[in-house]
Amino acid sequence: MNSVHNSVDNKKDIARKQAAYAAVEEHLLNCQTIGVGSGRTMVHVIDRIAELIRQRGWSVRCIPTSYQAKQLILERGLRLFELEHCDEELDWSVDSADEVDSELNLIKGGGGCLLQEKIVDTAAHTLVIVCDESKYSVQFGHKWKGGIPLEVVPMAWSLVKRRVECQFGGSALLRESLGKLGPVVTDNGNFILDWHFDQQHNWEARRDRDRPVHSAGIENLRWQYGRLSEPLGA
Ligand SMILES: O=C[C@H](O)[C@H](O)[C@H](O)COP(=O)(O)O
Repeated sequence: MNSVHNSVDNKKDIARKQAAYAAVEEHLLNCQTIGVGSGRTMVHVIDRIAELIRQRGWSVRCIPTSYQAKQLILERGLRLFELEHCDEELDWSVDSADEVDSELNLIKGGGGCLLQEKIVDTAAHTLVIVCDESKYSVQFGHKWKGGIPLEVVPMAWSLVKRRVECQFGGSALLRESLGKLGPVVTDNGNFILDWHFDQQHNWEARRDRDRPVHSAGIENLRWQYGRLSEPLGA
């Protein structure tokens, strides 16, 4: 049983790596400022960025979207840059997703990194999302079963939970930590609610009507979904 799981994981990782390498080779140029996303896929992305920069003697400024991204940038000897010191639009940002549906809607934040991703990714001219085939879904929420992650200020989590459940149905569950007792605490000191929505949700109607809805305490602004301009996958 374990060897079956290992071989599936291996195949997924090979697909992730192929997609990551293709994305970097297509978009990376000398003297760019780029956003660097978080997650397993990003390990391959950063590896390829580091290789190309070394081979070509390029200089590229990398703005992290999480503590993990920052560590990877430093470990691979890339040039770390901070968003607060950046006075122009980023050339592009590269990230992964937990699910991409047929209309290119994304679910992100499964790994607990979402607020900084959203800030950095939306500061870029182009957002390139790198996904292996296992992330593609015909209908929103059919592949990723973890719900839509919402980053919330700790004192507001039960308020936000009630509001989300009352207004939109489903259940918003406080994400528990596996490594310590209590909730997951994000890089920003916040909690995460995973909103398990009703599969019959009318997303088209919601998209416009609920866009301006902000609930006090939700830090990632809206549901953690956004539209892609270009899909890239293996
Ligand atoms: O919270 C994490 C980020 O949103 C990731 O981009 C997302 O979870 C996908 O990560 P992975 O490449 O590990 O599947």
